Amino acid sequence: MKNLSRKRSALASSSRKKLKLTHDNADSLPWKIVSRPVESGLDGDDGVLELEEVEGVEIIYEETEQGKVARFSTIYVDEDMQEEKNAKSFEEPVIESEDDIFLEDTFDSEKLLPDWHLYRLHPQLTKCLHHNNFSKPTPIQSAAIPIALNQRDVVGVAQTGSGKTLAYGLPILHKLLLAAPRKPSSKHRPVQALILTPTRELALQVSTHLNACLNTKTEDADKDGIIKEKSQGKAKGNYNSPAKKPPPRVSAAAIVGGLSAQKQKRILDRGADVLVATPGRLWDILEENEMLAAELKRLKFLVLDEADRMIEAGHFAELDNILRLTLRESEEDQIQDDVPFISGQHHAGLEDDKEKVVRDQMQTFVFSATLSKDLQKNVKRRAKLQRSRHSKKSEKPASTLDDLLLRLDFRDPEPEVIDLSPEGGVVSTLTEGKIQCLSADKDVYLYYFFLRYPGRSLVFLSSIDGIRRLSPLAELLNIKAYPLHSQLEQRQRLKNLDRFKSTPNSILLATDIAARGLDIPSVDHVIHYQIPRSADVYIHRNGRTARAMRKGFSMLMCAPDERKVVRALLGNLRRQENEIQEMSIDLSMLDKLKARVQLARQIETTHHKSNKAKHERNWIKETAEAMEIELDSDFASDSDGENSMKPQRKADQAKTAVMKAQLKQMLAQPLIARGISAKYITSGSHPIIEELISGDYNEKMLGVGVNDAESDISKVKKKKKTQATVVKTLQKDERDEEWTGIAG
Ligand SMILES: Nc1ncnc2c1ncn2[C@@H]1O[C@H](COP(=O)(O)OP(=O)(O)OP(=O)(O)O)[C@@H](O)[C@H]1O
Repeated sequence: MKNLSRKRSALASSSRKKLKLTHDNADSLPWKIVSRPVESGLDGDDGVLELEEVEGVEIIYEETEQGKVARFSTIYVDEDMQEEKNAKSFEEPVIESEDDIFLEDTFDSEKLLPDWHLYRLHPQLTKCLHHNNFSKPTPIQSAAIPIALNQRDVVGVAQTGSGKTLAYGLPILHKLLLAAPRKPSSKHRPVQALILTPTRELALQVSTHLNACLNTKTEDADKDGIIKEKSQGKAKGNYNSPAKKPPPRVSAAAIVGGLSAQKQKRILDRGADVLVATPGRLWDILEENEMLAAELKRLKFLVLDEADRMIEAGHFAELDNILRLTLRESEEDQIQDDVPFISGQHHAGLEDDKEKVVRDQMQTFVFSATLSKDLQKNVKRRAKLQRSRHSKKSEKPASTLDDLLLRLDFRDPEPEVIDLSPEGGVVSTLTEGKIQCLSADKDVYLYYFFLRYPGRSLVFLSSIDGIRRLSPLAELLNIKAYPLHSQLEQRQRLKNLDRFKSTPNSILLATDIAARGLDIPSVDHVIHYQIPRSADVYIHRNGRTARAMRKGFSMLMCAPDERKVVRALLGNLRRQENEIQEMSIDLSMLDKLKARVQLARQIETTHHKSNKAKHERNWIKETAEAMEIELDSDFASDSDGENSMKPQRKADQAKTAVMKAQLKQMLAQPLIARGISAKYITSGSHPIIEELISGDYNEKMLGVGVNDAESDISKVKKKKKTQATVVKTLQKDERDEEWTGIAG
């Protein structure tokens, strides 16, 4: 019954998001044929002809008199209806009222935000900053914003979670807002700023972040007493009629893979002042959309967010093609002469475009937490390199990223390079720890960590297979774990991300698609279940916690054969392996957990084996039918293989049921630390009566205390810190404190 009510509440919140629910049986669900995933081992001569999947389905277990019954709820997101509404509201003519002007004019940024005032940002932006309690610019914002406002190009490197999005976003929005008409029209908007990001999630996040800065009127009105009074009257009548929402002065939208075709079309028809996109999808569109290609030739701002990742993501060709649209003519000729065009690519429909537009005004911003020092120097030497390409044709750029930067047509003869990356890549509010254990024991240690240090944990694995193995295991152990990887449908990816964001005690099991840029509030721990493949990935993964001066913890799980890689990885960051402290583990507790994990694994293996046998049998039948082959009479007469497989399946099911009951019993047993007496809570070597009375205890593990992982490690770390490092840290902390105010 517990399960049912949990699902119900989830569905209730879904319905607020305009979801429709219908109950179905398994056969009537909207199954879709999908290609066979390579890493599942189903891509070769495995005999599987077709795989089907279904999405948007919640399974609800209902307790009935006959026992537990699974029911399926299909969720239809009524996106179209919603989109239609929004589109209409966008087209509604709006006459600016005095209230709008009042709202802008009354915001006293000098008084309310003295640290931002000197930039003289558009009031709409300062109101947003005020609303978000961003009382001071972060160091990268202080360094980049004045330069960007001054028409300069910027290459910015700063630690993860340090506010790079607004470092480039605010100058862009400021300039667009200043240039925007006071009475915005609902006509098509040409793209003026293009922001390219490596992943879909990051693109959506950046566009949401920028839109939040552009739509602050009502929120701000709520916060500021005087404004509230003035704007309330106007807002009242409009609350239930979103159709009257005026078009924004400046709009931002994201175009990423996985968007519904209608939504994409609507965004493109409507246009956006700021377009945030992943290179792959954008180039697909550009090949057919000449109008958009022409707009990109007149861009005012170009941003490469996480530039170094973009070239790794396998979209270099698309990225390069997009960048070509932003070149001035002379540059375009030069690069076409010098560098052979990426084979197989062509400018469909773009070559014919003879429009000669002088594009001297475009500003370029390149941001990341990890751009090598060499590369930064190369940006400075860029003009020289560019010239030398003519004289020494054989000279190749040092790296693909160098090559990428060479392909950028900075209008600024000397782009400003701002490097605020911390030494060794470690953010000052991050504590690192490690667990050295056998690969086979990582599941138990992970389980231990999760129970010992409850919170929101982002677990990174290097393979999708690993995620598929861990997900059911976590479910059996009553842990809320959500997968995130490239083979999930986009809608499922976002849904899982949302669930993780809204569930305080949960795990996101992710591949490195979640390593960059994602700004998930309150990730307490980042766990490297498998070693990252490079130092940069280590930095970016860690950067999902300890953001915006909050505390965070990262834990490296290191098997003996991974130590070499860890040493090399830290060596790249000019760090030693022993700088990362080992976590102390309560081994008696670990033994108890081992039994649970082993049982959960057995359940999963039996279940998997039984399912596999069924699938194999179905496959043989379907293949035979498709090839019009007659099967062995025993096999053929045994419809569905029920007869021959039934005893085995029944045996497996019985075995699974027994094991599940055992596991349930195990999970119901309290885990008690050594030296604690559960019977006599006031005695024993460590009486826990006081903890119980105060309510300050770990309910999953009695007697271990409630301290967090950071404080456990910090105790050891502090003792070992040398005088020199203390001085260094102090200086850095002082710098960081300059912009905080939200630490905690
Ligand atoms: N001036 C500010 N004061 C306080 N918080 C801020 C400020 N500017 C941005 N933030 C917040 O800091 C968080 C991190 O910002 P952002 O995502 O831009 O970081 P980032 O540097 O791009 O990180 P990453 O390198 O991981 O992509 C966000 O939640 C953002 O809202």
